[in-house]
Amino acid sequence: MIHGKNIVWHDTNIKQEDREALLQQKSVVLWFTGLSGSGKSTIANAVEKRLAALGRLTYLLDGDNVRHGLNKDLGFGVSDRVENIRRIAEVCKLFLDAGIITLTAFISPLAADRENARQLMGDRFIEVFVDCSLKACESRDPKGLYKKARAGEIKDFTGIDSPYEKPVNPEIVIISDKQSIEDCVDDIINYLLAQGHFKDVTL
Ligand SMILES: Nc1ncnc2c1ncn2[C@@H]1O[C@H](COP(=O)(O)OS(=O)(=O)O)[C@@H](OP(=O)(O)O)[C@H]1O
Ligand SMILES: Nc1ncnc2c1ncn2[C@@H]1O[C@H](COP(=O)(O)OP(=O)(O)O)[C@@H](O)[C@H]1O
Repeated sequence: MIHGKNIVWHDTNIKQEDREALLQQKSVVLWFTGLSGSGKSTIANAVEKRLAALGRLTYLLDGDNVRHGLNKDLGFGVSDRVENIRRIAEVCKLFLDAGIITLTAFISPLAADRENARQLMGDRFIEVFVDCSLKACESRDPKGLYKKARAGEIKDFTGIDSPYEKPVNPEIVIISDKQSIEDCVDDIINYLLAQGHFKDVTL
């Protein structure tokens, strides 16, 4: 482990509030969490599309995509999942500083890791629990992974032989096996508007 004892923090001339003023938005992280197949990517994509239509600058960090690059050295054992979420949380912190409305779609199964992310980002962290029964996720099985996990072809699969700890006090709960995608998007956009993250220019 390399420690930063000879590393000195550099202040920048342009700060988060300057970037936010340029973009006319308050940066925030919408942290989606839920089982594989619960709808994190689908809903986050739909929210991002709606935000773009409202003229907001956004960026979506998606589990599968980040694991193709930044986190391609990580697997699905507990310590690798912890490191996965730690790195993502640090990336989110940079995106917050950049003034961007950031969406993340990671299973992030462990409550302690989500809590660490929250600590790093303070009141800019919005936990969105995409609640969906294992049964419904498994019947959706958009990538055929549950079938493989049940057949023993994938080990440590979340919900099968690896834990998912439900959020206790998330800011937003989406029940994706009961609500339509559009309903879920409305709930999230309304939350952001109510919190004053940007103004609805279409009103
Ligand atoms: N063992 C195992 N368990 C869970 N998921 C698996 C596994 N192996 C591969 N996949 C695929 O990887 C995606 C989850 O990656 P994440 O980075 O979101 O996982 S985690 O937050 O570190 O738990 C997950 O994406 P989503 O289905 O979008 O959630 C799967 O497509
Ligand atoms: N209300 C809903 N919200 C989100 N996804 C839904 C909903 N109803 C059905 N689905 C379907 O469920 C699947 C969810 O897959 P995905 O978004 O990849 O989940 P995750 O990112 O959590 O693994 C998609 O095929 C999507 O079309």
